[in-house]
Amino acid sequence: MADAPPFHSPTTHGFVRVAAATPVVHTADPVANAEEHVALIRRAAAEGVELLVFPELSLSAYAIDDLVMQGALLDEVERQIALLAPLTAETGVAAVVGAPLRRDDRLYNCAVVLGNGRVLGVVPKTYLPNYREYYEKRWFSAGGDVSSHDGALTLGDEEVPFGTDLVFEAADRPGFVFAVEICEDYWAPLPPSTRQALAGARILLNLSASNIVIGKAEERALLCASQSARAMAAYVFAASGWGESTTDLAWDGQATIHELGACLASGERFALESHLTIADVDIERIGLDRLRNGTFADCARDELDGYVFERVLFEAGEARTGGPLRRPLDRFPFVPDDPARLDQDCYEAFNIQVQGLMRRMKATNGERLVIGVSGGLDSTQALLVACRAFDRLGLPRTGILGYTMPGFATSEGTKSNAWTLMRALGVTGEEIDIRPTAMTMLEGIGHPFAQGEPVHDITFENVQAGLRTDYLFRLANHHGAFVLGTGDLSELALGWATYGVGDHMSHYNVNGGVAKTLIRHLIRWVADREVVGAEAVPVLRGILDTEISPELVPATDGKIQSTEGTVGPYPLNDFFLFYITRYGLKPSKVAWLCHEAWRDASRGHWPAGTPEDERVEYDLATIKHWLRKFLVRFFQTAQFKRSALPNGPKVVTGGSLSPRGDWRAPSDSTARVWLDELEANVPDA
Ligand SMILES: Nc1ncnc2c1ncn2[C@@H]1O[C@H](COP(=O)(O)OP(=O)(O)OC[C@H]2O[C@@H]([n+]3cccc(C(=O)O)c3)[C@H](O)[C@@H]2O)[C@@H](O)[C@H]1O
Ligand SMILES: Nc1ncnc2c1ncn2[C@@H]1O[C@H](COP(=O)(O)OP(=O)(O)OP(=O)(O)O)[C@@H](O)[C@H]1O
Ligand SMILES: NC(=O)CC[C@H](N)C(=O)O
Repeated sequence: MADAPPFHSPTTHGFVRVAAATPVVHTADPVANAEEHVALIRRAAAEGVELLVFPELSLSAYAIDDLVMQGALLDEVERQIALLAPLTAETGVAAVVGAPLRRDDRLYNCAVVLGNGRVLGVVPKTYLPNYREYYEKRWFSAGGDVSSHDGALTLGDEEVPFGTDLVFEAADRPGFVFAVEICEDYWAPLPPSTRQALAGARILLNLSASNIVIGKAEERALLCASQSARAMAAYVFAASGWGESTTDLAWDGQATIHELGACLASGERFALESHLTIADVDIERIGLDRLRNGTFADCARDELDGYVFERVLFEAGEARTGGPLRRPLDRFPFVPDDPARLDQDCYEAFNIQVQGLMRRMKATNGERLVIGVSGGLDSTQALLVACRAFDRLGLPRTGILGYTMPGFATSEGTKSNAWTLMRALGVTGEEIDIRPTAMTMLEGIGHPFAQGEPVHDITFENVQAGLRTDYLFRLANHHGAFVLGTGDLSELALGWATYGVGDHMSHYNVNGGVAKTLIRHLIRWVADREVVGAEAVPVLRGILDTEISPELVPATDGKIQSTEGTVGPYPLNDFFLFYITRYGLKPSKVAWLCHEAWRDASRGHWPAGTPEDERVEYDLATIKHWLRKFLVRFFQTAQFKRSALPNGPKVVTGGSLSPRGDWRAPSDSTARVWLDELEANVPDA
C-alpha cells in the first residue's frame, strides 16, 4: 500500500505553490536572460515552488523594438529554450517563459510552457497593444485565432502544441490546471483567461511587460483581483522590471498572486535584484467554490459553445512542499487582522444588525421591546444594537425593557454589570428573581434539587433558561413589546442553547448571524467609538473581561461554569465553523489550517485589541480533540435547533445558519463521515 501523504504539507491539503519571477533583464541578450532564468528556477525549486511564471518576452527582453526582428536574436532565443527545458525535469518546477517565436512567416509574442523536461506547449498573445506607447503590431501577429488543432509549432526538432486553446493539466494532481495569457490580454473586456477558467483552469498566469507610470500599479492589482474573483481562480501576474530598456519607458517589476479576489502575495517593486514572489494557492477551495456557485458552470455551458480547449497533460510529481503554509491565514476568520478591514467589518456588522431590527420595529409599529440582560457578551451586544436602533428611529430608549433575572448560579459580578449597563444606556431596567418559580417547577416535575439534593443536571439548567424565556414572552404580551433574541452564530453551530422554551427562541434575533469571536470585537468597537454614548464604556470593558458562562450551574470551589471548558475555545470553534460552512473543507484540512494558524502565538498578526492573555496557541492534539466534538455537535446533535430559528439578518459570508438565510441540513443526520475522515487523516501527535 502506498504511504499516506505527509500531513504537514500544503500539497496534501490541495495547495499548489506558485511563484512570479522578477528577473533582472538583459536587453536583447537571450544568453544572459536564460542565466537569470536558470538561477530563479533553481531558487524556486529550493522553495518548493511547483509552477513559476516569468514576464513577457523574458528571454529576449520586451523593450527592444525592431531588434526583435533580428534572425540572430530569434535563433538564440530558440536555442535557450532548448537548454532550459531539461531543467524542469531536474527540478520538478514547471516554468512559463516569454519568447518571440516564428511560424509560417509570422512572429508571435509567446508564453512557452516548460515542464517534465520538455516544451509542453506554446501560447501566443491574443491582444497586441498598438496605441500610445505600444507598437506591437509592427512586429507581431495576433494569436487569437491560432488553434492547436491547426498545426504544431516547430522548436528545434520538436513539434509542440501551439494555440490560445491550451490548458495545462497535472495528470497526477486533481484540480492542478493552469492556463496563460499575456499582458494586454487581461486589459481586454473579455480576457482569454475568462474562457480558460470556464474550461477548467484554476490557476491563470499572466506574463507581462507593463511599463510603469503613476497609478498603473493600482490598476494592475485591481485587474488581477477582479479577474481572480470573476473567473473564480488564482491569478499570478509577473511584470518585467529592472534592466528593461529605459529609452522611453520605465519598469517596476510588479508581481502579485491573487485568489478569489484576495491578494496572497505581492513582490517588491523597483528592486534591483532578481527575486521571486511566492504563495500557496488553494486549488481545492477554488474547485469547491465553483461547485457551490452554479453560475460558474452555467456560464461555462453558454460561453464555451464553439470553443474546444486542448488539455495538455503533465506530471506534477509527489508533494515536495513542506510547511509552513505560504499565504496569509487569519487566526480568526470572522475577525480580520488588518485594523482598517476590522473597522469596516464592525461598521457593516453593527449596521446590518441595527437595520434588521429597525425594519422589524417599523413593520410592527413597535415602540417597545424586552430583552433579558445577563451581563454576558451576547445580551450586551443585542442591547447595544437595540439602543442604536431606537436612537435612529427617534424612539426613547426607555422603551427598551431590560430584565435581569438572577437564578441559582448568577454571580454578583454579572448581575451588577447588567444593572450598570442598563443604567448607563438609559433603558428601563427591572429585576425578576426566577428562583421561586424555578423551585415550584422543579418541585412540580419531581426534580431532586427541590428536595435539597445538589443535582445540577440538564433539566436543572433548562428550567432556568426556559423560565427566563417564558417571563420575557409574557412580559412582551403585557407591555405590547417583542422579545429580542441574543443567541449568536457560534452557539447555533454548537447547539449551545435551550431549545424552544429557552434562549433559542425569540421574536427577532439580531445576533444569530454573528460569530462569538466577532461579537467581542463589535462590543469593543462600539465602546471605542462611543457609538451609544460614553457612559457605558467602562462597563462594556468590564463585560469584555468576564469569562463566558451560561451561569446555570452554581460555581464549585469558586470555579464558575465555563462554556469553553465544555464546548471548546470559541476561537477554535469559529475557525472550524467558517471553513466547514463557507467552503465545505474536509475536517483534516480544517485541522491542518487551524494548526497552521494557531500553533505559534508569536507568528503573524493578531486583530487589534486582542488582550495579551488571549494570545494563546494550540497544538494539533488539542485542535483534533475540539474538532471531534465540534463535528458531533454541528453535524449530528445541533441541527434540529437550527431548523427552527427565529428571524434575523445574515451578517457574515461564513454563512447564516438559518435554514432560510443559508445553511440547510437534515435534523436527523450523523457525523460519521466527518469523524471517519478526521480519524483517518489527522495524526494524533
Ligand atoms: N434531532 C432532534 N430532533 C428533535 N428533538 C431532539 C433532537 N435531538 C435532541 N432532541 C431533544 O431536545 C432536547 C435537548 O435539547 P435542549 O432542551 O435544548 O437541551 P440540551 O441541548 O440538552 O441542553 C441545552 C444546553 O445549552 C446550554 N445553554 C443553555 C442556555 C444558554 C446557554 C448559553 O450559554 O448561551 C447555554 C446548557 O448549558 C445546556 O448544555 C431533548 O429533549 C431531546 O430529546
Ligand atoms: N441572569 C440573567 N438575567 C437575564 N437574562 C439572562 C440571564 N442569564 C441569561 N439570560 C438570557 O439568556 C440569554 C442566554 O444566556 P447566556 O448566558 O448564553 O448569554 P449571555 O450571558 O448574554 O452571553 P454569553 O453566552 O456570551 O455569556 C442571555 O443572552 C440573556 O438574554
Ligand atoms: N505589454 C503589454 O501588453 C502592455 C499593455 C498594457 N495595457 C499596459 O498598459 O501595460
